[in-house]
Amino acid sequence: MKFMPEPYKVKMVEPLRILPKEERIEAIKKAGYNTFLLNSRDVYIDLLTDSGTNAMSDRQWAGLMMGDEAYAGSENWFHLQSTVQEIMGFKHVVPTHQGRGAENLLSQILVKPGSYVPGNMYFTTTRAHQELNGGTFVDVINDDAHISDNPDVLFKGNIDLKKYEDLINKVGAENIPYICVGVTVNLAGGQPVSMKNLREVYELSKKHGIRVMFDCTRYVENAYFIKAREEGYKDKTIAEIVKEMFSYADGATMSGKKDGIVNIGGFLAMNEEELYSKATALVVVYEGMPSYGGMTGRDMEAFAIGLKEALDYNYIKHRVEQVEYLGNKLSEAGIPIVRPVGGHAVFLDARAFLPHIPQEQYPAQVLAAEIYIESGVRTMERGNVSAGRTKEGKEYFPKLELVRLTLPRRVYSYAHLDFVAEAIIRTFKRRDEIKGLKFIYEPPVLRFFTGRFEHV
Ligand SMILES: CC1=C(O)/C(=C\N=C(/Cc2ccccc2)C(=O)O)C(COP(=O)(O)O)=CN1
Repeated sequence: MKFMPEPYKVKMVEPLRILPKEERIEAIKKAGYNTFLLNSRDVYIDLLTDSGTNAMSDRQWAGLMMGDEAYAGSENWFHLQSTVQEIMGFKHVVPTHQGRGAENLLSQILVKPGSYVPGNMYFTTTRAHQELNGGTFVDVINDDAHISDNPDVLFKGNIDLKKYEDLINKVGAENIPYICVGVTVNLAGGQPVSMKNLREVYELSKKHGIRVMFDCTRYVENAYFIKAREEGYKDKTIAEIVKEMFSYADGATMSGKKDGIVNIGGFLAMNEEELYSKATALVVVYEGMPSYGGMTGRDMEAFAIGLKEALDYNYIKHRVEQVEYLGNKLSEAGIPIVRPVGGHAVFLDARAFLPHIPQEQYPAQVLAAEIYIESGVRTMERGNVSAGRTKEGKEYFPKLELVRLTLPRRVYSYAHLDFVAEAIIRTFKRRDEIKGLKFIYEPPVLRFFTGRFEHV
C-alpha cells in the first residue's frame, strides 16, 4: 500500500458544514476576495495554514490539566525547557507566545541599521522584523528554488554558498549579525535543506565568525526529507537526524504552532550566554517572565509533549505523505504545482494556472478566492500580494506566484483531500473565465492579512 493509513484513531470530532454556493459567493465578496477575511464558520475544509490549526493528542489534552499557572518558575516551563535542550542540544531557551515573538527578540538584539541578514528565501514576518530594526534581508537560496516545477532538485531549500560568500566579501562579516536558515523553506514550497548544505553553511559561517540561526518552524519535516532522500541517513532515527541538524546552528527561532503540534507557543534558543542574557532582559518587555514568555503553563505542557510526539517516525511519515498524496493527485490531473511536493503544503503555480492574468492583477489572490467559491475550501495566497512592496513602494513581483494548500497535522483524511483535488480540477477546467483583481484597500505592512480586492 503506497500511502499508510492514519497512525491514530479519532476520539473527538468537530462537525463540518459546507455553505450553498450562492452563500459562498456572498461570503468571499464580503471578505474582499481575501481568504484571510473569511469567517471560520463559512469555511468547509480549511487549508489556509498549518499554523496553530493542528490536532493535539490525548496526552497533550491531558497535559492541559497539569498546568502549573504560577507566575514564575512554572513546572511546565522546566518540562518545556528540558525538552528543547534534549531534542536540539541548545544550552538556553527563551519562551515566546509564538514564532514572531522570537523573531522580534532576535532582531531587536542583533539587527542594527546597516545590518545584512542573508537567508534561504524570505519569510514575511521574519523579514519584517529584520527590516523594522534597520536590516536588509538578502536572499542566498539556490536559483533552483525559484523555479516552480523542478522535481529532480530534492533539496530546493539549500543555500548557494557562492552567493553567501560573495555577500560576506561585499559587505563584511562584521555587518552580518547572523544568517537565517529556514528548515524547511516555506515560500519555496516547504522545501528542505540537506544535511550536507547545513554543514557547509555552518563551516563557512564559522570561518568568518558569523552566527547561524535556524528558523526551525518545520524542522521535523526537514529531518524526514533528509532521512528519505539523503545518502547515509535512511537508517538514522528522526531524533538522531534532528540532533545533527542543530549541531550546525548557534541558535533558532521556533513557532510551536507547526512542528510543535500546539495551537500557540514559540521560543528563541541559543548557546551564546550574552544573547541569552539580552533575550531574558527583553522578553519581560514583550512576552512576560523568562519562565512563561506569553504562554500559559498548560500551553507549555502541551508544547513539551507535542515536541516529543513530532519525532515519531510513523507520525511524520504519514504527515508528509498526506501532502504528497494530494500533490500527486493534482499533478497527475495536469494541474501545475511546485515540485518536488513540500512538507506541509501543496503549492499551486498560479502563473501557469492562469497565464492570461498578469502578476499586477494578482493571479494567486483570485485563484484562492475562486477555489473557495467552487468548494468552500480555504487556501492562502503566497505570491505578489504576500511579497508586499519595497521601501521605495515598488511591488516585488516574485518569480513564485503560488496558492498554498496547507495541511494541518492530524486533522483531515484522504477523503477530504480527494474532495479538494476534485474541486481544484473543476476550477482548472473553467480557468479561462477567471478575471484579475485590484486592491480597494491596501494596508501599509503585511498587506495580505487585511487587504481587500475587487475584480478589474
Ligand atoms: C517559516 C516560518 C513560518 O511559516 C511562520 C509562520 N507561518 C505561518 C503563519 C503566517 C504568518 C504570516 C503570514 C501568514 C501566515 C504560515 O501560515 O505559514 C513564522 C512565524 O511564526 P508565528 O506565526 O508563530 O508567529 C516563522 N517562520
